[in-house]
Amino acid sequence: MTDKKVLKVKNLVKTYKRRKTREKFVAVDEVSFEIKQGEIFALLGPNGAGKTTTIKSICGLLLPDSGSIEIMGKNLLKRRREALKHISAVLEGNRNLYWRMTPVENMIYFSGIRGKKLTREEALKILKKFNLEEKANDLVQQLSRGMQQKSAVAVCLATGADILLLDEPTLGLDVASSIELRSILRNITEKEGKTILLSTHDMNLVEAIADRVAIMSKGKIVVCEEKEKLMDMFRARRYVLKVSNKGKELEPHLKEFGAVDIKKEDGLFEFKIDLENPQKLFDLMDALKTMGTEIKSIEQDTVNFEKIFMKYVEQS
Ligand SMILES: Nc1ncnc2c1ncn2[C@@H]1O[C@H](COP(=O)(O)OP(=O)(O)OP(=O)(O)O)[C@@H](O)[C@H]1O
Repeated sequence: MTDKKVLKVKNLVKTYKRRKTREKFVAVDEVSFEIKQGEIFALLGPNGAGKTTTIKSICGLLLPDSGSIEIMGKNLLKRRREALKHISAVLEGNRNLYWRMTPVENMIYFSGIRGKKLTREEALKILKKFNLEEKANDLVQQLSRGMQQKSAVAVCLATGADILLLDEPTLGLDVASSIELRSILRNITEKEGKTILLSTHDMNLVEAIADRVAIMSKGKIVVCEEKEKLMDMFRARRYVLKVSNKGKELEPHLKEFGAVDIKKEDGLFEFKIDLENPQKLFDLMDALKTMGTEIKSIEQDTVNFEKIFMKYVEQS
């Protein structure tokens, strides 16, 4: 990864009109972010958060109401052709392919309309990275879904674009295909310096390959941070405690301290608690001691990205 910013989105706003009432509503609300060369940037959010609208604006399919988009230093609104040359998108999995053509023909065709003359040998070399060389001469419609999705990403690469916009690239893939695609995506950023803007609901994919994450909710970005930092932050503050209750009614007290997932078994209480500041942990321990409760163990909770995502979306 380098420090060079290849994509800058600033104060992007897009409104739509509701179909029945014709009333306006803001789908993307002052969204700003920048992506570095070689980075995998994940744009996340619940259904209707505004991710696709943002991505479609970046690939020139939608005209924003206001804000600016700069691709490799070129303003999309002022230098559209030059800016879009650097971007290739796979929207909704595999729709950027002609189904009655082979993967190689698709690669040659889509490169050609961008003014790049791709040879068959070059196309085959790219397909090899995707373990698809044996399918080079099959029609796309005869390929499995996973193969079609890999072909769609191969087409993006073939066009020579620097930035790939991938909307749900693992949708409908089995575990093995999904893991294979993950390592391909990691490789093309690390070895070829490509940059990826990823929109997905697949939290395993985010956890496995994203460098940075932005979570959108109701048109706004609610957090934009390095993935590892987010994971560390949550890892550090969530604890699992086991205490013995000696017959006392503990649950209401635990809830007062924000305990969740309270389980009771054989006179032992197990619960999780989110302790944003350490003082809260000491206060809880004092309270438990006063109640004559014995603390059996305190462990940091394991963290996965799904929990982090839910926390930010619920907060917003
Ligand atoms: N062409 C359109 N006309 C009117 N409203 C639209 C249009 N496209 C999207 N919207 C609305 O804009 C909001 C944002 O939609 P968008 O497709 O960007 O969300 P998303 O985050 O990609 O959701 P999902 O995860 O479901 O794909 C939603 O409320 C959606 O109904």
